[in-house]
Amino acid sequence: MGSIEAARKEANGSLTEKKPCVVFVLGGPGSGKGTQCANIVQHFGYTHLSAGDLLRAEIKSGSENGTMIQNMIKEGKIVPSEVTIKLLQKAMLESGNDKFLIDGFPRNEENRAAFEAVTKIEPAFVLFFNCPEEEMERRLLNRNQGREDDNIETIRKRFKVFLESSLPVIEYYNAKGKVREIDAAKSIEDVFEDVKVIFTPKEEQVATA
Ligand SMILES: Nc1ncnc2c1ncn2[C@@H]1O[C@H](COP(=O)(O)OP(=O)(O)OP(=O)(O)O)[C@@H](O)[C@H]1O
Ligand SMILES: Nc1ccn([C@@H]2O[C@H](COP(=O)(O)O)[C@@H](O)[C@H]2O)c(=O)n1
Ligand SMILES: [Mg+2]
Repeated sequence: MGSIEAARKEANGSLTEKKPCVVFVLGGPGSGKGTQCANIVQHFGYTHLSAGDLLRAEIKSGSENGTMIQNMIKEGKIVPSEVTIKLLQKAMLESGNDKFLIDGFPRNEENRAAFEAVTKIEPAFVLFFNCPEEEMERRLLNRNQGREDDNIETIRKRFKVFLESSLPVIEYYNAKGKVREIDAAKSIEDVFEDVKVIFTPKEEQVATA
C-alpha cells in the first residue's frame, strides 16, 4: 500500500468513511512552503490552501474582520482560529477536491485543537520545511511581492511567533510519528526532489542504488 494512502486510512480510522486527505505544510516564514506547494499541486493533484493567502483575500474582500486581520498580520500575530477555520472550510468545500495541502496552518495549539474539534479531520501527515533563520530572512527580504509583513521589524516578530507557538505544534505531531521533515535550505529544485519522495507511493519509487 502507498505511504500516503496508508497514512490517510490510519488518520481517518476507517476504510469506508470518505474524509478528505489533509496534509499540513509547516515551516518558518520564508522556508518555501508556498513555492513547494505549487509544485506538489502540479505533480500530485492536491488543492493548495494557504491560510495566509485566505486571510489576505479576506482583507481585500472588505469583510467586517478585515481591519482586525490586517492589524494582526502587520504584527505577525496569529488570527483567532474561528476566523481562519471558517475560511479553510469554505475553500475546501468550494474546491470540489478531496486532497488538500493546508499551508501555514495550524500555527499554534489553538489552531490545531480547534481544527480537529470542528472538522474531525486528522492530517495524514505534516510536511515540515526546516530552514535556518538567516536564509529565511534573506528570502523574505528579496520576495518583492508587496507583502506588508515582509519588512525586517515584522519578520523578526514572525520568527519569534514561529519558535514560540508553531514549533510546539510540529513537536506535537512529531511525537505521533506524523512529521516528514525536509531540508529546505537547498535549491528549489533539490527541495522538490526530496518532497517528491514523500508523495510518491513506495511501489512507484524507482530504486536508484
Ligand atoms: N529553496 C529555495 N531557495 C531559494 N529561494 C527560495 C526557495 N524556496 C523559496 N524561495 C523564495 O523565497 C521566497 C519565500 O518563499 P515562499 O513564499 O514559498 O515561502 P513561505 O514559506 O510560503 O513564506 P511565508 O510563510 O512568508 O508565506 C520566495 O521569493 C521564493 O521564490
Ligand atoms: N494559521 C494562520 C496563518 C497565517 N496567519 C497570519 O497571516 C500571516 C501570514 O501568513 P503566511 O503563512 O502567508 O506567512 C501570519 O504571520 C499571521 O499573521 C494566521 O494568523 N494564522
Ligand atoms: Mg507562503
